[in-house]
Amino acid sequence: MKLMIKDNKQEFDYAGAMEILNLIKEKPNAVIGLATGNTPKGMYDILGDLCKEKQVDFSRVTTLNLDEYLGIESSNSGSCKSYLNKRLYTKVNLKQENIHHLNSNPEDYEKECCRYNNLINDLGGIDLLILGIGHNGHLGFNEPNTPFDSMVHICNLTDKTRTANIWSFGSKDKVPKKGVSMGIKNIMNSKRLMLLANGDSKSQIIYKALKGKVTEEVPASVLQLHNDVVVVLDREAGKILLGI
Ligand SMILES: N[C@@H]1[C@@H](O)[C@H](O)[C@@H](COP(=O)(O)O)O[C@@H]1O
Repeated sequence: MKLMIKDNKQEFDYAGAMEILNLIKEKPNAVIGLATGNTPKGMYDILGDLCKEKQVDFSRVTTLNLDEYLGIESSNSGSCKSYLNKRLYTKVNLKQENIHHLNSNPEDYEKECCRYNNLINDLGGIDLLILGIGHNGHLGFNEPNTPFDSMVHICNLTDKTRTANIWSFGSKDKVPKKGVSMGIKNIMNSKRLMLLANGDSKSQIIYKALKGKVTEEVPASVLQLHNDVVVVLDREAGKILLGI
């Protein structure tokens, strides 16, 4: 596990963006999995700027999103698709046909999970998957006690997760109760993982996930078993880990 603890938010955002830029330089047709949430916003902004300055070229890159809310139109401003559209797709030169999404309103939920599992396979797997972490240790929408062998699946969102995501929807009653997410096994099958966490409120769960027992009760603890993980933190998120 490679651990980077950055002094401030700007350096944190930049470090994440550099990992992506370096991968694309190494492999211009990389397949990249994308998390949403507050954490990677600044990183996506930097990638937009770098692309404008022609320092990174997304023209052969393929993207897949990690998770999505269910039961809303994809045009809903709270959807993960709308988030990524606003923050990344409209800012970089990704080709439309290389942008893949979980459908937030499929006719058949099970078929949608199968389609996405097959898609990941057909694309040859994920080269780099960007991950955030929930306060309860969730990855994507894999809440505590999700089996480590789970593939793309329908998830019931915990009250805590729904509360943490009010910012996307404006009020709690508008936050969907279900989501669809790559499973823990899809995450672990990705060739490289990048976990991002910033802020004091993530310090405890970061410590528990990276130094605690590997258990389904803390989904992110599974990352200890992956052989190519980059963890990017700011000092606040890393403070218990650093013992400060
Ligand atoms: N489903 C998302 C995850 O994909 C995200 O990584 C995580 C952390 O979110 P944030 O970065 O806002 O703390 O929780 C959300 O519920």
